[in-house]
Amino acid sequence: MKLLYTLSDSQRAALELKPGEEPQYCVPTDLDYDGGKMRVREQYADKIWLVVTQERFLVLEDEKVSASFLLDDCEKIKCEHQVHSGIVIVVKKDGLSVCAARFSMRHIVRAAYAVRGAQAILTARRKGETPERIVSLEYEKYCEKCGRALPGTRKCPYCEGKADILKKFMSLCGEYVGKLLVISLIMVLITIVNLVTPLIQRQFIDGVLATGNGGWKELWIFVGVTFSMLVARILLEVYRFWHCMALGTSLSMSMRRSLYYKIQTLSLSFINNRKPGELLNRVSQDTNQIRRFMEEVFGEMFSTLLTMTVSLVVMFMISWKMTLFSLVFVVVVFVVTKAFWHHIRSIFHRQWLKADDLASNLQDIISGMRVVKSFGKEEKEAARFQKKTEEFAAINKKNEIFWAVFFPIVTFLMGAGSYIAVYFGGMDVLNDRMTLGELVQFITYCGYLFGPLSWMTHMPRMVMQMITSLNRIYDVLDEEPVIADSDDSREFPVKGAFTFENVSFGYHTYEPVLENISFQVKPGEMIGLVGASGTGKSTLINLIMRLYDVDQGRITIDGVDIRKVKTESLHSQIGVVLQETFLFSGSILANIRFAKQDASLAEVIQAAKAANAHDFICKTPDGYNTYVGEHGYNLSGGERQRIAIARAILNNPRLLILDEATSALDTESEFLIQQALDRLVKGRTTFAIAHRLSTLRNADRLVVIDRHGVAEIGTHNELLEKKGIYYGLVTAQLQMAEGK
Ligand SMILES: Nc1ncnc2c1ncn2[C@@H]1O[C@H](COP(=O)(O)OP(=O)(O)OP(=O)(O)O)[C@@H](O)[C@H]1O
Repeated sequence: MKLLYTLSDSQRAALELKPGEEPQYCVPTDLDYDGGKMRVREQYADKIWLVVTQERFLVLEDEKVSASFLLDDCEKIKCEHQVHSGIVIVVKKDGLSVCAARFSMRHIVRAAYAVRGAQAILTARRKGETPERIVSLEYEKYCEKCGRALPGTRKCPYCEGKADILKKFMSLCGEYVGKLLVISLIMVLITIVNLVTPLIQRQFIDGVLATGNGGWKELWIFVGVTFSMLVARILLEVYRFWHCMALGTSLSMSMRRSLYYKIQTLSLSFINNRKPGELLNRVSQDTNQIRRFMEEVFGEMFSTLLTMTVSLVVMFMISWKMTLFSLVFVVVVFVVTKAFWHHIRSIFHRQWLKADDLASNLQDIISGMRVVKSFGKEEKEAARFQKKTEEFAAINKKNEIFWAVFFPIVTFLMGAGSYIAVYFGGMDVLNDRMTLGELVQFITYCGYLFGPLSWMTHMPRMVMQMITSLNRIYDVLDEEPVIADSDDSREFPVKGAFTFENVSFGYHTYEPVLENISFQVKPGEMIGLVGASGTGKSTLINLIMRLYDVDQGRITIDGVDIRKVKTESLHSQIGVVLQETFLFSGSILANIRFAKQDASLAEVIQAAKAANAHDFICKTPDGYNTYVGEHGYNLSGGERQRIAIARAILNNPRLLILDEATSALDTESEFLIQQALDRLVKGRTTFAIAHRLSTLRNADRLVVIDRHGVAEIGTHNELLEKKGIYYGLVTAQLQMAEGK
């Protein structure tokens, strides 16, 4: 995302920059603060700019500075999220807070980055250091060229889309050069057979029928040759279809594989920002669309184009006048099709969006069937689905009606010209300016030209469907994972010493969840994370697992920045047990082995015993081969949780993360799990979250998170003595327990 826009000379003049002072961040916004009321600037003209220089934070309206703050006079500059808008607040050293700018949600992310830049300069000036350069990897929301909202892609499909996408597709096809050459050869043969037939007809009519120079023998030869050519053409077409089908299947399979692999490597933030059905559709439906295109259109398209081109040339050679007559309406058809091109494109895009929505809804409901049933909402959900199906059907119907009207009109216009040509051709034959054989040959070539032309009117539709699918596929394939290994990333066996240095993070730039978190963890230490709901405990764990990267500061592991540790190496050394246990449909054995595919049965049993799961597994009908059902629903919550613990420790990880691992369990399950966990945390650096504070009694230290930061840190007894937040939480839980 661009954070330094260029101002015009007059705007720069208005800033009254001192020598050496330059805008470091300069971003557009769209609302101004006018006597307490927001006023939308004319047509969101982006006439207000937030400018951050090495010394000042300025708001530039039109060509006037409406607010200017010396960074050295400011305590803090922050961006806040309000209902449907955002604001910049400048907290001055004298304690006064000023609302410096307002903007709509369209600009909030960019403004938040600029403000972060201002804050970085402010802090660095205070410490006499060089300020950290703030960059944004986030997507632009709007196309700079056309102003359209970008559909979650880096490139605008309208401004940069088609040629680029087709080029990529061609390079993918390049892998199948052999198949393409065979298809091209067959296409040329089909074209030759097609084009030679009318020539033979002409020879027969003019040389045999019209002159009477021949008899049964010539007739038999003519029928024999033309019939053989028909058979040859059919065989060639079957062969071509077979090759096109093989090419389509290989291409779609390769795309499906790449998509699936890419989705696995993409960051959680990308996956979370998309509906699951949307990604599912891209892997299944869009790749299928490519297969269908290659099978049904690709081969046909090129041999047809070749036949049409050669037919046109021969028609011109027979009679250029008749050819021009026959082409009169084709021009009209091209103009009409071109005029509708954008409409065709947009209606298909809408159809796809609705299909995504439908698939997502279906997936949501089927995976959440237990909730739907337990709330008795089957009918309501069925009605909701019905509504979405109807919406999809309505768009589908609209598209089909469009084609049902468009196609016959185009076909009619295409054919109309050939009747004029036949009329004038007939006149030429009657006046001996043309032979009958030539007219028949011309009419046959006319058929070759106009017959496929009406099929070709379907082409925009088919090509558009393919381009839309390709766009959606490459949208995922071109995505760069935000969390990726750099060239200097390395793998090493971790000991488990963690340092959090001024760590700040927010899922949105304008909404910090954690701010300036600093603490250290020794190898093998068990840290209990405590705090009210929504304070950011799970977020801290997400950062430790590097599912997200910190916005500011750093987390080190054994002194190495976590961003410099190979993600695969890091994840293979972390065992995770989450509150929401996710088991894959399959056997208990496969689920435990998920952490280490090559684990022996003995290792699996050892892990299951350590997780107090072995006994219950042995009582199931098929032991370790028992099928756990969809999401493991054939097992109880406690059983699922114990399998998850066995899975987490199978790899003997150095780090253990327990996010509410014992919540929502009955006393016996909780006891069994707690017993297993107490055994497992020994010697491993452990981060554990639990709302039931008694479960953290074995933690070496507790970190209390409140108001985006670390509020208290210490052992259970130390924190009780302090009588702070932790003390409050413990006494509240005791009172609740006694109240029961
Ligand atoms: N993927 C996400 N996208 C945007 N915001 C999120 C996301 N996940 C969490 N948040 C927000 O971040 C804040 C902290 O959430 P987090 O889950 O870390 O809290 P928590 O302390 O673990 O809460 P709890 O104890 O209830 O599990 C919450 O305000 C939440 O709404």
